[in-house]
Amino acid sequence: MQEKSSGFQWPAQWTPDILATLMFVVQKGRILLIRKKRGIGAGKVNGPGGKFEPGETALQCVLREVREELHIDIEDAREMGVLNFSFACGTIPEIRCHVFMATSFTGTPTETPEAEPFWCPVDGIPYDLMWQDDRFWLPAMLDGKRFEAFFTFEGDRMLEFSLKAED
Ligand SMILES: Nc1[nH]c(=O)nc2c1ncn2[C@H]1C[C@H](O)[C@@H](COP(=O)(O)OP(=O)(O)OP(=O)(O)O)O1
Repeated sequence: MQEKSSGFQWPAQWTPDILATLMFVVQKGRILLIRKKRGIGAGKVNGPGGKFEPGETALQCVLREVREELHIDIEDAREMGVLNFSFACGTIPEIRCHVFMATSFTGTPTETPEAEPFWCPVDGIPYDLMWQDDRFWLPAMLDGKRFEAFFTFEGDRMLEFSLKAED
């Protein structure tokens, strides 16, 4: 396990307000991303995903969110890591996000009121258009490493990070 941090102590006592998911489909050297059209992080590039509904598991949530946002059905979702986000401003809830990868799906990625999908080369991911934490963990995940991380934000500016990833 590799550990990196900004000197920040992983908080022992922290409970999220909401549970959420993200999905990254990788196929033939390309990754399926979205421009998020509404909700937390509207305007940013991210994977599809969203909040748990009552009684859902992380897997059920991510499959439903991807179906709702892009009209595709993922066939081989696997959970790769967990992201914990604490927002200093108090207007965005504390979020725990389960991150999945997949390589196979049915249907055609389709724009919806929530998301505009696009394919991007895995070596050309537009980190400047994404949440600032993504460049810390997404490359490790794309190398097949499982991870857990904690990030603090003020608005959409990242303040501190602590990342544990497989060697
Ligand atoms: N710092 C961050 N880095 C990141 O990569 N994704 C983040 C993030 N902060 C939030 N997210 C993502 C995780 C999750 O998929 C999403 C949660 O935002 P929302 O609550 O707006 O979701 P949705 O718009 O899908 O809501 P619902 O459809 O109502 O569930 O935002």
